Amino acid sequence: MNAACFDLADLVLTRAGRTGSPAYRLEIPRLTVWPGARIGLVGESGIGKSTLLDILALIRRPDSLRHFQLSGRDIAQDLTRGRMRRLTRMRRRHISYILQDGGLLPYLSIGANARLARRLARSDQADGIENLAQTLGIASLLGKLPSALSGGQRQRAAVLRGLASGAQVILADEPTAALDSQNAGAAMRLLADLPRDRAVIVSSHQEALLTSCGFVLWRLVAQDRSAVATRVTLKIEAA
Ligand SMILES: Nc1ncnc2c1ncn2[C@@H]1O[C@H](COP(=O)(O)OP(=O)(O)OP(=O)(O)O)[C@@H](O)[C@H]1O
Repeated sequence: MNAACFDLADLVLTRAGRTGSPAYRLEIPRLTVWPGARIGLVGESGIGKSTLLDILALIRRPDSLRHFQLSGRDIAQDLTRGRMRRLTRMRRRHISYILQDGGLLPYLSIGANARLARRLARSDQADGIENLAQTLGIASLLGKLPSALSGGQRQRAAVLRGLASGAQVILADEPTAALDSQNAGAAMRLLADLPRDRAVIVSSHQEALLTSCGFVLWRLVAQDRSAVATRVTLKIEAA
């Protein structure tokens, strides 16, 4: 059997409270993501969806953890010791992170952004960039710079670039937030229909869309909330 894409245990991330806002503590006792998983990360605004995606993308270091495996590799020590070069290499090889604001290189066209992502990942993924762009409704925009696109078009371009890399793990932070319902449906179905050897974790407030596309909901919830601190954990809902 293939290794889990993610397998982690007893992870804690804290943030000190600022004036007027409580301290924040995210506790993940156990989290395992298998190839083929379709996970919708949900929860109220500010609960920590982006924070958890950043942790899984190896961008944000937790305060403590007992165990962290990415695609069968134990990277707990790399994380606790902040070995950024090794973590960057692991991220490039295994993970594609579709950011809320697009994160596209402003001086490259949409098509060139996608081709660069594919080259950097050394991907031999069969699905062409043009086919993906067609499904996302942005095929005619491949020659344009990100600055010439609307917010929703940029968001679809970010999805295109994320998928072009062919990474085994796709993380996407609210990839359909700026889209009308038709384009949101097309983008979410594209993510859901990726080959079954890929794992997809998408944060979103559009729970009905997630479930209609076959995503299992993982909900971040506050276990304790007071004026000084909020303690958050993850609840996995039945499929
Ligand atoms: N860079 C930061 N510095 C300090 N606090 C932060 C930072 N980023 C997020 N937070 C806080 O951490 C908590 C989790 O934020 P996060 O952005 O992960 O939530 P979210 O569930 O993704 O929210 P939304 O649905 O609004 O995008 C919030 O209390 C937020 O205010």
